[in-house]
Amino acid sequence: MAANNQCNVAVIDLEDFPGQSRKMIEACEELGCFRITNHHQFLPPALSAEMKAVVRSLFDLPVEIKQLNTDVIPGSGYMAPSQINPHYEAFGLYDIASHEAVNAFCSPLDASPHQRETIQMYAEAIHNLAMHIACKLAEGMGLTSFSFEGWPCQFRMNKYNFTPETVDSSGVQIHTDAGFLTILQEDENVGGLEVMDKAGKFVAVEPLPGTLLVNLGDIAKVWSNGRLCNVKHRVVCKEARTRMSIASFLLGPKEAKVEAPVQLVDSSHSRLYVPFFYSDYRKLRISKELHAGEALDLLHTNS
Ligand SMILES: O=C(O)CCC(=O)C(=O)O
Ligand SMILES: [Fe+2]
Repeated sequence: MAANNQCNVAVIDLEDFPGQSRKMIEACEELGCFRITNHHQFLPPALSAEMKAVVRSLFDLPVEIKQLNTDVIPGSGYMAPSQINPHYEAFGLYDIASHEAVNAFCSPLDASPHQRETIQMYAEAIHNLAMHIACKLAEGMGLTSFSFEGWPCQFRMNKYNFTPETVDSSGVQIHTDAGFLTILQEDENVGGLEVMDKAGKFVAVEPLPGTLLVNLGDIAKVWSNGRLCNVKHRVVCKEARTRMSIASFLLGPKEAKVEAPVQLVDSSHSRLYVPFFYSDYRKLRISKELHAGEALDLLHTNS
């Protein structure tokens, strides 16, 4: 089941802009994902490592405590192993830029002051980083003053309980991320992520130390009027080791509708999608069980 081919994901140096702009946009048009390096002024390596240690200890809590991480928006809370993804569990934290939201996540889990502080610092760092990358993407598309103000971020902390029996089986099903972009802190030791290339083939994305992976989601496709690719991906169990990752999603605007800015719409690029609210789109994806971007087909201007 696992993909044989390894994928060459473009590595973008965050300190080399606008130099890297074109390369980043090309990677987004071609594959819908890229790696970043030189991001340490936003997220120091020690903070990533500490956050991972905190997440690991949260997963060790009894299941009845983990279930106290309840939904704030549909699907944002704890996900226990299920029939579809039996080896997978996840915590979620909606709106990481809000101190109240971080506290509301930490309190039921009885997080220690140190754990709270780590989550808070990581949340702040990754939120700033996500906003920075989003602005670089907008600039790369020729939009120098586009603002992502009011676009909330969400965490999903993933754990894959892989065993000898689960090798070659699915860790997480094929999906696209619903939001604009995702910053993924991968498990530095255990691979298993696969992305779909332009030809429709799954290719393995192995972790690369010192980098973070950025995936584009459905909202990036809509916002860019179809230019940027919402990458389909999945996780496959490759070896009998526990795997953990931390995904940080920059979602869509909370109050405004999602739509391509006028600069990206013209006579040869007519508007592809009807403007919609991100929250409605989430509900549509969930209710129709369309997790790999197919729900966008229901929002075409000519559908
Ligand atoms: O664990 C991974 O590598 C990917 C996780 C993922 O795709 C997600 O959380 O949306
Ligand atoms: Fe994902």
